Order: sequence, then structure tokens, then C-alpha cells
Amino acid sequence: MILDGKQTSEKRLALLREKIEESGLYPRLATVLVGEDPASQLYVKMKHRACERVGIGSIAVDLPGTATTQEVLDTVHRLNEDPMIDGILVQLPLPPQVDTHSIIEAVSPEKDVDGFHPTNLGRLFSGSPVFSPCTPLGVMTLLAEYGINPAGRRAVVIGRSIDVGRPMAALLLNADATVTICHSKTQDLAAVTSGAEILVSAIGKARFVTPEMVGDGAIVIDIGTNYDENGKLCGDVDFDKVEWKTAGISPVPGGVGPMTIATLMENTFASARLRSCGPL
Ligand SMILES: Nc1nc2c(c(=O)[nH]1)N[C@@H](CN(C=O)c1ccc(C(=O)N[C@@H](CCC(=O)O)C(=O)O)cc1)CN2
Repeated sequence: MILDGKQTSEKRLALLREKIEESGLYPRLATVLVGEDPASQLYVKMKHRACERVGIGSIAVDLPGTATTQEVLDTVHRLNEDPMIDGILVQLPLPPQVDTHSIIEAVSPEKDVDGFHPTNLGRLFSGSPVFSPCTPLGVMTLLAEYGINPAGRRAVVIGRSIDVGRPMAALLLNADATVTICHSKTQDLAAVTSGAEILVSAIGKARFVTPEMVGDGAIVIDIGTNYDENGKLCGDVDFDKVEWKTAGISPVPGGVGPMTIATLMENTFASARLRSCGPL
């Protein structure tokens, strides 16, 4: 079974549009893009397009690639203070001269629709999330939409990044999975990953996950966005060789990526509701 993130995200966006209409709210998202990285420009454009589709207002702040940490901080502070803005998204990665941690910490936790602020990560890790990072939360939604309940299942996450691997593990844990995180120092990786009933790869290496790393009948979720030696977009999983072993697998493109965008829209609406009338 293909876990189709494109189709699922379309369905979620259509539903969200209705919910926003019914709410009478007009949520607003501000994006901050520093520099001219083509991939980042594309993702920000996709976010603005999604906003338009669901009835979220969007404001783009584009800063030059030479911007300093202070200049980005000034922008974030201004957006924090702007009562018309419900969600702030600073597109990552930032150029090397900008201190990413300071920027993430500067975003008001109440407007942190990316869920990267330490307060929101702390809430997630304590088991009562408000905003969770969009990619891992999108994975949870994708699983739920296909009726896959992680409770009691052995879940293995490959990758321990603060924005994807760790929150992914926390969300699976909050959903009562038995979770293992693997990383560059993990010994005999295939022995660990092949025992997974749900295997999530967020390592960022093209076609890294091969058939011997996957157990029969596993659910495989591919969070990778990589380009192979021919410049072709591909995931962390060697899809063509692995698919036959799985009970469900998300492709790249058309899997987790579109779910990331749909989740950002859902988080922005959640923020607008929280800011307008208290608890969801
Ligand atoms: N502030 C953030 N920065 C980044 C995030 C994030 O969640 N917040 N995630 C990634 C990039 N990303 C969103 O920003 C993202 C990546 C990929 C896709 C997507 O839909 N990809 C398509 C393929 C698109 C293509 O043709 O290249 C797919 O997989 O089908 C959406 C969002 C890093 N930065």
C-alpha cells in the first residue's frame, strides 16, 4: 500500500478550508526567508500557495542572504509584536552567519507554528504538545489517515535531529509506540531497523534504506528529501527495492513533503483559534 501524502494533504486542506470558513477567522502566517536558496524559495512559495487555498492570509518577508543575526531578530521581534500575525515561520536552513538557535528562540512560542521553540519542544516531550514540528506531526496524520495506530508497535526512527528525528520519536512515544532512535553511532543498524513494525527514516542520505534493513510487513515512512547522482529527487529509502517487503510505504515525492505543508496550515489555524478564543 502506498501511503499517499499528496492525496491525503489535498483532503486535509479541503477540510481545513471548510473549518476556517465556518470559524469566521482570518488566520495570518508570516514567512521569513533569508537568501535565495532555490529549494527554500520553492518551499516558501508552496506555503503561500497553500495559505491562499485554505483562506489563510500570508505575508512574505524576504531578507538578503547577507542579513545578520540582528537583522533577522529585528524582523522576528516585529512579527511577534504584530497583533495581526498568528503564525511565524522562519524558513530553514539559514545562512551560516545567522545564529539559527537565537532566531528559533526569538519566535514567540504562541506564534511558533513550526513547533521548534524550546518551549514547544518541551511541551511535546512532556506529553502535552501545543505546536509540534510540521514534518513529524504530518507523519502522524498520514499514519492515522491510513488507520495505522502506533500504540504497542515497535517504532524505529533513523536520525536524531532536533527538528525531525527527536520530535518524531516523541510523537510516536506519545502515541504509545515502543520507540528506538538510531543515529550515526548505532551499531548493527540493520539488526535494529529490521525489527521495526514502523520504520521512519530522517537521515538525509539518498536511498540509504535497503531491503535488508526492513522487516517483512513493516510500515516505512520516508522523510528524506535528497537528490541522487543524476539530480533526481529521491528519499532516504530505496523505494523500488524495498516496496515489496512493506505493508505500507510513503514515496518521495508525494509522501511526507505535502503533509508538512498541510500541517503548517493546520498549526496556523490552531494558533489563530488559540489567540482568538483561548483553548482549542
Ligand atoms: N521552517 C522550516 N524549515 C524547513 C522545514 C520546516 O518544516 N520548517 N522543512 C523542510 C523543508 N520543507 C518545508 O519547509 C518542505 C520540504 C519538502 C516539501 C515537499 O512537499 N516536497 C515535495 C517535492 C517538491 C519538489 O519538487 O522539490 C514532495 O516531497 O512531494 C514540502 C516542505 C526544511 N526546512
